[in-house]
Amino acid sequence: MSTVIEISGLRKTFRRLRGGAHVALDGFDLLVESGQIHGFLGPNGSGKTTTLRALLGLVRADSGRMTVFGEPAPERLPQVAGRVGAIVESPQFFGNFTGRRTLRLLAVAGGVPTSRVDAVLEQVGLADRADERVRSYSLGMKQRLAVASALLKEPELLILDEPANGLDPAGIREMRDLMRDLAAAGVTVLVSSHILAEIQLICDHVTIISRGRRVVAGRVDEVLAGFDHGEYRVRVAELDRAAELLGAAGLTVVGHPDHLVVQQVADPTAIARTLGEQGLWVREVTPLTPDLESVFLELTGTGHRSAGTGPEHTAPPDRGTGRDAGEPERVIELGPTATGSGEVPA
Ligand SMILES: Nc1ncnc2c1ncn2[C@@H]1O[C@H](COP(=O)(O)OP(=O)(O)OP(=O)(O)O)[C@@H](O)[C@H]1O
Repeated sequence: MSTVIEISGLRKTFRRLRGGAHVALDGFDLLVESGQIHGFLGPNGSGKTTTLRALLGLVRADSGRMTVFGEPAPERLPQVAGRVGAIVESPQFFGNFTGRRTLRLLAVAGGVPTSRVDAVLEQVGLADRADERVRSYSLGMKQRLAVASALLKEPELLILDEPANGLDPAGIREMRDLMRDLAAAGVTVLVSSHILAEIQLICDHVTIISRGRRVVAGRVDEVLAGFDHGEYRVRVAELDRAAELLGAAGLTVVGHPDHLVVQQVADPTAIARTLGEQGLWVREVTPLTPDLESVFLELTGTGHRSAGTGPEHTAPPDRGTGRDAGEPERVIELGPTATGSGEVPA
């Protein structure tokens, strides 16, 4: 595995005509390694597009270090441009041209053999609609045409900014399948999105940004495991009595109208045993495993628990820069909404 994109300490302040300076990126870090489908996740306005634009030289960063395939970006990006496909600003296509003609023109302009056109049309699933005018395409088809244009030069790295934006569920599914196919073909994909479920389904790695700072990064399964608080939903008759018994057994219980949530449970059989011994028969004990949405809400400060206050967060020994090569990243940097910072437990 090798480093494909590395960003450290990226800062960007926009000067606004009214209202002074606005810090869009506040020391942001990102590491993408080869073979990853890396989700770049953050709420609206958190700095995703600004990061990608800075990386590609479309906006000048104030400070920070960026490399793409080891080359300083954006200064030496031309050296690796042939290996990178990016769709950061929605490309505008001529509605009167067919998809095939559009790609042929782009291939010629980019010095790519036009024989690639059929291959990319096939790859994005547009082959049977290639001779129709672009104006008749759905939004999802236009997005796929955009991806096709980025694939013409057979990039090793594909950067997509919000590819699922505005797509209906079928379009999102098509885009997801396409990204999976690309990854299976060995393309490293960096995809920004604010659609959490999509990122969880598509990506193997994730970086979450909030207010211009990285708040968590790592393998999706490890990030989720780090936020597993050992919570179980318990359904049983006589909720009050059950809560009392579980509390007396040393468990932390939160009551809800029709169920209990038992927290920090090491051994879930203890729940059924404790209640069963007193004649209370449990109807359901379900682990409340976190999804990316709950992690996201927790880290961006809109969830039920503030990041940094839970027992899983301890003082950070570093900020994620001193890890061994190849070791999955597990360092959390808490955003401005949080009160501290720490590491996700393994
Ligand atoms: N050219 C600009 N001038 C002034 N402010 C800007 C400019 N571009 C971005 N910003 C501000 O920088 C912040 C980050 O914007 P950015 O577009 O990077 O966020 P984002 O995470 O991509 O959001 P979204 O998901 O809505 O696209 C926002 O507050 C935005 O208003």
